[in-house]
Order: sequence, then C-alpha cells, then structure tokens
Amino acid sequence: MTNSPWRSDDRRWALGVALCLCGAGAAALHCTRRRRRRAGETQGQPNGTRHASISRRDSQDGGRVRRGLPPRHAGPDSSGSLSDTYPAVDIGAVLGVDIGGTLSKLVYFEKKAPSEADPQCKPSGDPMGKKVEMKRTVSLGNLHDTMEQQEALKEFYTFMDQASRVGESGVKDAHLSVYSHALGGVLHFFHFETRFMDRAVEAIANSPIHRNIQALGCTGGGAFKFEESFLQRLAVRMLQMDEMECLVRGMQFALANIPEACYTYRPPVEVKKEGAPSGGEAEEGGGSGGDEPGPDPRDNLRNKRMREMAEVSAKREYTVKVGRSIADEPATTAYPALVVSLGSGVSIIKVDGPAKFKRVSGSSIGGGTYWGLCRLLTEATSYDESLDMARQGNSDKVDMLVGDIYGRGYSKFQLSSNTLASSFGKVGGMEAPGKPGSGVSEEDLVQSLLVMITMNIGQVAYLNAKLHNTRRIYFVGNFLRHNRLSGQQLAFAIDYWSSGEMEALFLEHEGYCGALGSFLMSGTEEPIGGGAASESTED
Ligand SMILES: Nc1ncnc2c1ncn2[C@@H]1O[C@H](COP(=O)(O)OP(=O)(O)O)[C@@H](O)[C@H]1O
Ligand SMILES: CC(C)(COP(=O)(O)O)[C@@H](O)C(=O)NCCC(=O)O
Repeated sequence: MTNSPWRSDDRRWALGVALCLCGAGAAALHCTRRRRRRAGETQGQPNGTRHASISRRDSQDGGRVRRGLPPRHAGPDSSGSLSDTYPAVDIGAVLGVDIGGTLSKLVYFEKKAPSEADPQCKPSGDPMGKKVEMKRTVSLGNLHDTMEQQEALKEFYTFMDQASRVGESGVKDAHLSVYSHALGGVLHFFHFETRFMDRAVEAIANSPIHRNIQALGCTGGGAFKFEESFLQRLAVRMLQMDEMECLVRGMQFALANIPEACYTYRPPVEVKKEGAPSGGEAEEGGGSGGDEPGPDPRDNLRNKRMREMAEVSAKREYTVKVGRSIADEPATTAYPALVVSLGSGVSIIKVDGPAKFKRVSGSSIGGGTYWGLCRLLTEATSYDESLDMARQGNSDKVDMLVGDIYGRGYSKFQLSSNTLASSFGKVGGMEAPGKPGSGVSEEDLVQSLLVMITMNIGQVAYLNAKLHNTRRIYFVGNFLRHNRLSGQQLAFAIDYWSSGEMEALFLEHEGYCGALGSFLMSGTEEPIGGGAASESTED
C-alpha cells in the first residue's frame, strides 16, 4: 500500500496540537533532544544496566514484585544542570498498550465524576470477573496532585481528542468509551495498524505528548520488538507484561465492571420460544430444506434439541444478538472457561478462576490468515471493506456442499444437503477460475474464506473445550471487529457440535482486553512466582 496514514497526518497532528497548545510542540522538540541524550546515557551506564532492566518482573521488593510504574526520577540529569531538569511529571499511568502482530491497541483513562460522563458503566457482578479487583486507583490517585500533572493530562486528552481518526489506520473507537465506577473515570479505546508503528513513533516524537510520559504498561509482542525504538526515540520505557495474563485480566475486568459487555447469537426460532428481545428478528424456523430425504427411523438424532438445531443449521441462522448477563449465576458455573483469542494467530487459554489461567493451545490459522489471503484474492483495501464484501457474497458458488457430492443430504450422519463439505471445493473443477466469466465474484471468494477460517477456529476451540471440560467459550480479538458473520457462525457451530452443552460468548470490547489488562496491571502490586496468574505455560 502506498498510502501512509501516519505520514499523511503527521503534519496535521503536530500542527493542530501545536496550535492548540500554544507552542507546546516546540518545547516538545527541545525536550525530545534532551530525552534522546538522556536515553543514550542510560544505555551507556558503566554497570551495563540496560533500560530493559526496568521490566516489571525484574524489580524485586521484599519477595514481591512491584508491578506499579517505577518511581519518577525528577531532578538534575547526569550533567548536573538544573535547567535541564526533567519535568516532574509522568502520566504514563493512564495508559495501557497492546502491540500485536497486526494491530496496536491503546486504552487510556480519564478521571471524571460520574456526572461529567455518560453514565454508561455501572459495576456488575459477573462471576467470571469476581475478585479481580485491580488496585489501580492507588497509582491513579496521585495523578492530579500537581498543576503540572493536571496540565500534562489536559494536553494528552486534547491530543487524543484530535487524533480521533488518523489517516486510514488510526481509529478512536468512541462507541466503546465507557464509564467505570470502579476506577472513577472513563476508559477510552484507540487502535492503529502495527505496520505503521515507526511512523507513529515519529509522529509522537514530533508532538508534545511523549514528554510527560516516562513509562507505560505495554503488552503483546510489540512490547519487546519496539522497546528499543520507544526508548531511543521517545525516551519512554515500556513496562512489559505477559499478553495472556493481560488478556485474561482485562477480560475479567470488563465482564465484572462493564454492563452488557457480553453477548451471544441465537437462532430466531429459539429466541422466539424463550421470548424474543424487542427488535429481535424472530421468525419461524424453516424445515430442513425441500430437497432433504424424509426422516430416517434409523438415524441417530439424539434428542429433540439436536433435531431442532439440525433444522436451524440448514439455514445457518444464529442471527439474533442476545445480551448475556451471567451475573446472577453462581460462580461455580463460571469456571473453568475457555478464552480463544482471535488475533493475527489464535491462542487458547483455559481459565480456572480469577487470575488463574493456562495457555493450552493455539493455531496459526487466525485473523492474519484471513486478512492476508483476502488481500491476495480480492482488491479489498481495508479489513472493514472485506467484511462488507463478505456479507454480500454467496460462498456456495465456490464451496462444495454435501448436496453437490450426494445430490441430496447424507441423512445417516445428519449432514443436510447444504452442509459445507469442502471450502473452495468447486474451484478445482472450474474451467477458468478467477477469469472473467467464471461467475465467481470477489464477494463470493471472501465469504468462503471467512467461513473457512471461522469454522476452523471454531473446531479447534470446540475440541479444546471438550478436552478441558469447559462449557463456556469466550471468543475475543479483533478478528471479530466489524464481523457479525464470524460471531454468528461460531455461536451456531459451538451450539451444534456440542448439542447445546457449550456456549460461545463474545465481548463488546473484544479487541481491547489485552490493552485494558496492561493498563490495569501496570498499577498493581501482587505476588508472583507460584501464583496462579503466572501459570501461563503450554501443556
Ligand atoms: N483495521 C484492521 N486492519 C487489519 N486487520 C484487522 C483490522 N481490524 C480487524 N482486523 C483483524 O484483526 C486481526 C488482529 O487482531 P488483534 O486481536 O488485534 O491481533 P494482534 O494482537 O495479533 O494484532 C487481524 O489479523 C484481522 O483479522
Ligand atoms: C504468537 C501469538 C501468541 C501472538 O499473539 P497475536 O499477536 O497473534 O494476538 C499468537 O499469534 C499465537 O498464539 N499463534 C499461534 C501459535 C501456535 O501455533 O500455538
């Protein structure tokens, strides 16, 4: 791609912010130079201590690991010049970053009285989130102590307000902003593509915001990959945190503190039976398709539920989004649960209790696979566009169905004629696939691809849930962003394969759990080593 979201907007950012902040940009440049020098000095310390030693796991304190931000070091730098004194400000505590293989996610916190913010967020008591109280308010409490801190925060929030949309890639997900009573303020969410990280770093270096950030909580692979460039270019230290732990912590916090954080999809026929929510697309479920063989008395449909689902599966209609407040259920039903992270790749985590988890499996066929193949197969210029295309396509044009092979359904094993038998299976038999006149559109291809990747993830998730005896499967990650189709498919597949024993669950803040966890954890002090939270090893 030749378009550069960051480059095209660098000037706008810097100019806008400089104008708005009455020349703060120039001060920032001066400060950047000082900080760069300072970073160089840190690296050259005689004892060879590198900045990486700031990693939170390294600083032991009486048998505990201090996870809070390291103390700010205001005062003269090594030149001894007071005029070169570093600003006695560090607002890094309001930030949490998750730098993944494809997307970089930022969560930032803005302290507000409930009356100042939309009262969207009331504490709830989801058992999956119980006892996951973060002592985050401890470090947030000091943030407004001085005028300098307040000015720095104001500057930062102004900057982020202006950055609500940066070029093609930077997006503030304003619809996800939420008030947290537990934290006493609003959580905001922002993301951009990691491939633009170098340009993002340059844009930030040329803006005033980094000068008041000395260290910030960071997770994801990029916390390691970009550590050096953050330090050298911005003099910002990354406090590295494990991505699985952040993911679980962030998710548990969201479930416990954000009402309506969790939902699933159900078939209209089922929702209607239970009482359809207002606006639900309830309608009668159809039969199993006109070309189906009649019921075979020997078939082994296990029960009525299974038969109903086979009917629904014929139409693949898990279309109704249903809020899932599981707060009133006993905590015993909340665990164990499976968390499936649909990022560039797929990670599967078994959660046994608050902050008690283990990474049990993974798959390289994930969101990155979908988006990569999509770029090869179509002209889609953005992820969102590709999903809009998928919604318009007809994957049956390229997929081979059971009916294409049997000429009917395979009733002995409850495979209806429109069950997907082979993704892209028809293409092999086409005269000139991909050529004009083949009758296959990009929309058809991308829908087939989306279903293929989704079903593969669903199957890996289901088998792991079976293996680890988990009834609930939480699907998170940005593959589910702007992507109802995959959510609906997963809800259907998990329900169908498990004969209604398991449930697929989703989060409104699906892509931000890791960044949220990194924000929350960068202010906590907790024992590690032997603690369940550090149990993030594979089987
Ligand atoms: N704007 C986008 N650009 C690229 N991929 C996107 C975008 N929005 C969602 N995605 C999907 O989300 C995936 C990345 O999910 P994410 O949870 O952020 O993982 P990671 O941490 O590996 O970046 C991509 O592989 C893609 O499938
Ligand atoms: C390496 C990762 C943990 C990185 O996380 P991501 O940026 O994809 O969210 C993930 O891509 C993954 O688990 N991949 C699959 C590795 C495996 O086969 O288990």
